[in-house]
Amino acid sequence: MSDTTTLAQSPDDTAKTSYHYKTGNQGVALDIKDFNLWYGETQALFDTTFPIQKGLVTALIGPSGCGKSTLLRSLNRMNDLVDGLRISGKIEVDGFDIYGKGVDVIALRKRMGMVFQKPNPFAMSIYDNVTYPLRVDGVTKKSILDDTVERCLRSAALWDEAKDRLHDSALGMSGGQQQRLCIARGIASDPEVLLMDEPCSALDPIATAKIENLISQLAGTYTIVIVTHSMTQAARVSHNTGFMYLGRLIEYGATETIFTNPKVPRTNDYVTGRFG
Ligand SMILES: Nc1ncnc2c1ncn2[C@@H]1O[C@H](COP(=O)(O)OP(=O)(O)OP(=O)(O)O)[C@@H](O)[C@H]1O
Repeated sequence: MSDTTTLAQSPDDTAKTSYHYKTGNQGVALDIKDFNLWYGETQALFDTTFPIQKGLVTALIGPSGCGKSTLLRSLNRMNDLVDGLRISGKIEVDGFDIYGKGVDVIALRKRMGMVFQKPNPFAMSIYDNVTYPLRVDGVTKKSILDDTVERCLRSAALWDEAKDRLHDSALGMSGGQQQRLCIARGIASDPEVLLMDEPCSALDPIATAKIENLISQLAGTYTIVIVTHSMTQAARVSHNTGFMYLGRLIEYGATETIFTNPKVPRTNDYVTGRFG
């Protein structure tokens, strides 16, 4: 029997999620409960239930098209603008459902900074990029803006490289610097959660290592959810890992267990490279 046939016939696909995640000491940041999502007639997420632990790094892994980005974008309602989108279930933050009636989506997104695959600095100075979220909120006091720039660039491990060129265009920075700038901008509005969608996929190994170090430094202060195609990256930076397959969360557990002793055969097949 070929591997493909074995995989296709595995009973794991519809089985309940296997859980063995780490709990931090700060509680739950996002509680996802029986979450389903449809793009038009096509269901992309099925009965997804798991608690994202505050202050920890959670990696979402799985083969292309399994729903990782869809799930990530659901956490700050980035999918809202997609035509024909429908959901059921709940995603709770501090006990309130982010899809509930009367939720202020703009305020919600401020609590969830987002970093994309490709660095997307705005065509303005480094300083203006970092202060953008504050200026949108009407903050004009120079001392507050200056302090924010220094604090956020330091947190994003970019201060030393940027402090003498704060008023130069952000577009003149390297790709790795631009991505750290986007992280600095992402934390300027003091979010609780940072959502990262393959943040290193456009970067070289040195820039990738810097972002990975940064993720480890930011954990604790922030809850981080990262979608990655790199299993070594997930293993290096995350505390918990969710393995997704065909829109289902197959296993959600402590990262070292997922990569060394997963509980579900399909997770094992994926992390050992039998498919992907
Ligand atoms: N805006 C959209 N409209 C319709 N279908 C979509 C949309 N976005 C994603 N999908 C579909 O939903 C499913 C999950 O896609 P998603 O991008 O979430 O997967 P992924 O695991 O992040 O994939 P990749 O690793 O390739 O980025 C796929 O079948 C995809 O084609």
